[in-house]
Amino acid sequence: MTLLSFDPNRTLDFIGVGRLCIDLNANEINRPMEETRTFTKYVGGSPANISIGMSRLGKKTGFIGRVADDQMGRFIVQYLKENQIDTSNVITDKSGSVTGLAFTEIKSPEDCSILLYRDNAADLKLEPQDVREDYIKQAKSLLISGTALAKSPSREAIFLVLEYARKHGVIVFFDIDYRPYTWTSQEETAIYYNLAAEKCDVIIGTREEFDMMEQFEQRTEENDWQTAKKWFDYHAKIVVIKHGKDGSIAYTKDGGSFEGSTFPANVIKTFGAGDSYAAGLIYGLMQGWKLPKAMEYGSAAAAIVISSHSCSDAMPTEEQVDRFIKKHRQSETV
Ligand SMILES: Nc1ncnc2c1ncn2[C@@H]1O[C@H](COP(=O)(O)OP(=O)(O)OP(=O)(O)O)[C@@H](O)[C@H]1O
Ligand SMILES: O=C(O)C[C@@H](O)[C@H](O)C(=O)CO
Repeated sequence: MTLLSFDPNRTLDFIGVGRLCIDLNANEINRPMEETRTFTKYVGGSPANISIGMSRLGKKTGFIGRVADDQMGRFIVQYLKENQIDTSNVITDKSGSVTGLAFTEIKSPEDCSILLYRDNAADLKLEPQDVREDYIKQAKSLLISGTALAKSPSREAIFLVLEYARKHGVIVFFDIDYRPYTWTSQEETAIYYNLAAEKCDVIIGTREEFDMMEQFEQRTEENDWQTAKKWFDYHAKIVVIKHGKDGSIAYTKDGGSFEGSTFPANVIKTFGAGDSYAAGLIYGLMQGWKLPKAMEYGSAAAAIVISSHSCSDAMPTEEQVDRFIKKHRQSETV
């Protein structure tokens, strides 16, 4: 049974929607940010990272979003272009908004945190009028991330994206991407996440993110299968629950379940794992691979990115992922 049918006649493989921001990753690592003096600037924002990952993996990629009318906004657009991402639907916001900043603290490889400066962020100024039906219907798939639901008008724009995607048979990937700092209440968050998830084909999140979505449900136990099967009553075909270094598990509407393992990594920082995993997984599914192989690709991409200082810059090519997996297999046979 083919779970996901990607229309081969579409001109775009993938469209990312939402947050385009800047990562400022501490250069002096393995210490608190209070002791950090310098940072390296990268393009960031979970949907941006995933889109860059998809493009690096050879997929024809577009983006729908807003950037600030400043040097950071121009830096982001230029970087997307350099990575062969169509920016015809990336709008420069003229309302005086600013670029969201993500300062990353790397206290240790396992103890990392992100300080987000997101007041008046341009990405949340995305409006329904920015969402073009004729653009969306060109795509085989698209990705929304939950943070774009945090505020109006971005919230309404996302629901219009979902309406057009459903109308034109565009496969929708929903990366939950829960960032508490962007929301006013957990209740509001759960309501909007659930409303969006009902319209999506593939839902990807961590155990904690799904727990947030399920806060109104009287669950006797934390159960990945219980989490997944709820969404098969809606539009979902695949639900993926990520468990950090313990790997991931995927459930399918036709009753399948698949555990994803991890690759050994020389971890510099843990963040970026989710975005690179999503890029590798989505790429694999678009290649027509079975879930275990697609999950393996995602895990390999994640291991590569968490072994690097950046997220977007480190998103691997097909050749890099293939070489990484081959090298790991050879080391296993020695
Ligand atoms: N320490 C690790 N070593 C190897 N692989 C890892 C490690 N941490 C995460 N991964 C891989 O990345 C995938 C996603 O990681 P995780 O569950 O942390 O998602 P996330 O919380 O969304 O990530 P992020 O920290 O980027 O927000 C995991 O399922 C696993 O395959
Ligand atoms: O998504 C964000 O706002 C933060 C990202 O830019 C950062 O690269 C990260 O946390 C990736 O997981």
